[in-house]
Amino acid sequence: MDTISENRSFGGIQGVYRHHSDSCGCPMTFGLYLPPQAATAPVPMLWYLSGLTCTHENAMVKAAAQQHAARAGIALVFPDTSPRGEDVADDKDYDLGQGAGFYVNATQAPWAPHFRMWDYVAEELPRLLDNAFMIDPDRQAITGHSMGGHGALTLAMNLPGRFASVSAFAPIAHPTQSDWGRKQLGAYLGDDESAWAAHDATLLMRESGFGGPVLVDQGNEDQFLDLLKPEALAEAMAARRQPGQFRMQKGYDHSYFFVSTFMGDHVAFHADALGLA
Ligand SMILES: N[C@@H](CCC(=O)N[C@@H](CSC=O)C(=O)NCC(=O)O)C(=O)O
Repeated sequence: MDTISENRSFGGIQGVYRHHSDSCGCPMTFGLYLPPQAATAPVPMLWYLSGLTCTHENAMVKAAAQQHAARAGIALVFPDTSPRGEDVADDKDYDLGQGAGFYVNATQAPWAPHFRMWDYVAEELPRLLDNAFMIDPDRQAITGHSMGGHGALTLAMNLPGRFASVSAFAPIAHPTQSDWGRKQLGAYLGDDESAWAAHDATLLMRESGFGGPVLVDQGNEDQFLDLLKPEALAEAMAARRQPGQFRMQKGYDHSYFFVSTFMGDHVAFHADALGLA
């Protein structure tokens, strides 16, 4: 693993690292914020999964999460959103291919050789972090924005016991019924829609829900509301009586100004679930 950069931030270290990924078959870059508390003992970890067009960097520099993580004593992990490189398949559209991995293991050509973001985030990167950093693998939580909110919710509900809590900012909430979902799940997983269900937060919420608390924030001025379909997830949470909160935030759009506004609430929510508050 190569260190790309390390900068002091709120008493901790914001690092950027690159390593060869066996899952994705290419070099992958991630950001990791270690709070001051990691200097003396392993700390719990909050995953932040990013949205379409993002690299590891967008949230790292725009979500304003480090100050809250430093206060709580929690590490932040910022994975990339897809495999990348000249040998990696891509598409002319921003919402497919590089920058749009959708947190699935692709089974279809030309994506299958590299687009294995599920394995990367669920298996490979946690192992690497556990081996290389002062992280407590038994205390993890997960959040994300838009496509990353979809990733956070689907990972959390598919891996019971892994995450103490899950939250999401404007998640792609019902991808099997949205143009942000049908196109990508079809391309990566094929035409058999039964393979898509495990990657739809609304269907998973209806089917099983999540064993810990859930927090979802959504701006009511979000320019992508029709693609995100927040009402489907909110209805599924209510029908299941899922412990948690779905908050419709007046006047907020889809941008990182929205994410950074509520980041403190989300870190505090996860800190509480992780026993830090
Ligand atoms: N280019 C596209 C939209 C791109 C966009 O808004 N991406 C969001 C995530 S959308 C869902 O996953 C994002 O996080 N962008 C990065 C940022 O730093 O803001 C378009 O113009 O329609």
